[in-house]
This record gives sequence, C-alpha cells and structure tokens, in this order.
Amino acid sequence: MTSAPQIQPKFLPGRHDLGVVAVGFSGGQPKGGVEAGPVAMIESGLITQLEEDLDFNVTYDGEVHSYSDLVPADDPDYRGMKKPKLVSAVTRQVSEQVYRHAKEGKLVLTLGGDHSIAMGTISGTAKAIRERLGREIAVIWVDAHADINTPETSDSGNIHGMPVAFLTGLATDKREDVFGWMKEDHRLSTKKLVYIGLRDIDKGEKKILREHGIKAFSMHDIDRHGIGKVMDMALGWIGSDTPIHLSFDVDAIDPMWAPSTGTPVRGGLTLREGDFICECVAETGSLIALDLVEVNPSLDAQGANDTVRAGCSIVRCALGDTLL
Ligand SMILES: NC(=[NH2+])NCCC[C@H](N)C(=O)O
Ligand SMILES: [Mn+2]
Ligand SMILES: [Mn+2]
Repeated sequence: MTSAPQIQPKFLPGRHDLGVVAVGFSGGQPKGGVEAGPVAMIESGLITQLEEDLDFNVTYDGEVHSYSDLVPADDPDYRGMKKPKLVSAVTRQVSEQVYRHAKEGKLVLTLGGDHSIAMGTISGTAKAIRERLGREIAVIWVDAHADINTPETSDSGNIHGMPVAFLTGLATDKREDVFGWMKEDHRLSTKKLVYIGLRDIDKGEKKILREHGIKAFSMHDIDRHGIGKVMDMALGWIGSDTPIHLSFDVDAIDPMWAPSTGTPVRGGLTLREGDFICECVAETGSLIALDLVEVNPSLDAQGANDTVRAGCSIVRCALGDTLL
C-alpha cells in the first residue's frame, strides 16, 4: 500500500524525481540555531517518508551544507546590510545547487536555514525553468512578513528581510560579491508574485507593495474570505499554466503551533490553514520547487518539536501526501 499522490505534474518530465538541498545557514539574521532546522526535519524522518510513503525518487547528497568555506575574511556592513558578502556567496552557491536539480526536470525541495536562502532557490529555479521551458515562474510566498525590504528601507539590516527585493530587481547592486551575480534570467516579475499570511509588514515594504501592485493576501483577507476563497484568488491570479515555486516561512503559522522561529508573530495561520495552502498548490500539478525555512529548534525549546512537526507536515502536504 502506498499513499503516493495521483497528481499529474505539468512541468516535470521525471514525474517522481525530487532533488533535496539542505541549507544549514543562519547568516541572514542574528539568531543562532536556524542552521539546525534541516537536521531536525531530516532526523524526524522527512526524507524517508518522501521516498517510502510518497514514492519519490530522491536525489540528496546526504549533507546539510554549512558553506563554512565561503566565510569571507572581512565582511563589513554595506548599504546597511549585515554580512553582505557571506549571504551573497552562500545564496549564489544555493542558486547553483537548485539550478542543477531544476534543469534536470526534478522537483526541488530546499530545507532552511533562514529566508535569505530564497535568493538562491528562486533565482536557481527561475533560470532553470527559463532555459528548460522558456517560461517565467510564479512564486507563492507564505509568510508573516513580506521580506521585500531594500537595503535602504530595512530597519534591521538583516538580509532575510530582503530576498524578494533582490529577486524582483527592486534592489540591485553592481558589486559581484554583493548580489551582483544575480542577473536578469535569475529574476522574478512582481506580477508573478503572490503573498499569503502577511501580518507584520514594515512601512517601507507597504509602500513597495502598493506602488508595484503586488498581489498580497494578509491575515485580514483570510479572516474576511476564508482560506478556501483566498487560495482560489491566489491561484487564479497566477493562472493554471504557470510553474509555481512555493516559498514557505514557518513563521506564517501561528506561534501556537510553530513557536520555534526567529521572528514569531501572533495571529497567524492555523496548522490546518498552512497545510491547506500546500494541498491547494499540490492539486494544481504546477509545483516545481518548495522551500521550508526559519525552523529554529533552539528557540522556544519546549515548542521545538511542534515546530519541526509543522514544517514536515507542510512539506508533505505540498508534495501531495494528504490528497486522495
Ligand atoms: N524571513 C523573516 N523571518 N523575515 C523577518 C523580517 C523582519 C523585518 N521585516 C526585517 O526586515 O528585518
Ligand atoms: Mn517571516
Ligand atoms: Mn520570511
């Protein structure tokens, strides 16, 4: 008996090929411990479940990458960004890792790590899908935060609050060692970006969202319409013929179920709403990549187990586990 999903993937020739990248990286924010997120999820049996229960043919190098060889000798703040050279070098490498899997037609699962790593994952799939299918990807960003600060609008200087700005080209830099490696073919259109779960957006971010007409469903929208209607609207905006990269920050889930994360915000998604979002994306058959980030087992030690479980559940749901 198997519970393998009966989803017909639209953009993946290797129907059940899954590339896994484990990114043990915390340099996009100041709190230690988020580099241990991937180990915690893998040790709880996630990869085995994907192979045995969901019948995926998993390609995983068996390593949680720490990228310690990429630590620069000096890394002063630049345009207010903290650890700019380190985050740039790590995300560049993640981009290449993800690109290789996606170029071969695999679905790519990346376990983080803080959300700065999405600069690597999304740039990698955007480039690979352009080359492989001549198509632009859409991104569904599930998060309490918009992570669209530019270096200039950010109050914290933490790069995990900026990945979307660089990915959409709203922030750029000429310095090759500070995200200058990101080129046009790595980028994402602001028209193909949809947020779900927002509830803690900085002033400068609100302005960016408004000025660029970026589609966003906040917790308020979810309360008003219900998660079912919101998912219809979100997927309707993207359209049924577009490859989807789902980037899921575990802090989108309410701290009641996922407290062990660096920037928890109350009033979030229920565990079921989080899983439901993923199930709806799985049903489309358009999923080409998934990130699960910001699980930090060392914060709120009591809730670490719940947070890891929530993360694993999100991954399984996005890969079709709970669909009949
Ligand atoms: N990936 C995250 N958890 N991001 C939190 C970002 C918080 C805040 N907006 C900042 O720019 O610092
Ligand atoms: Mn967040
Ligand atoms: Mn985030």
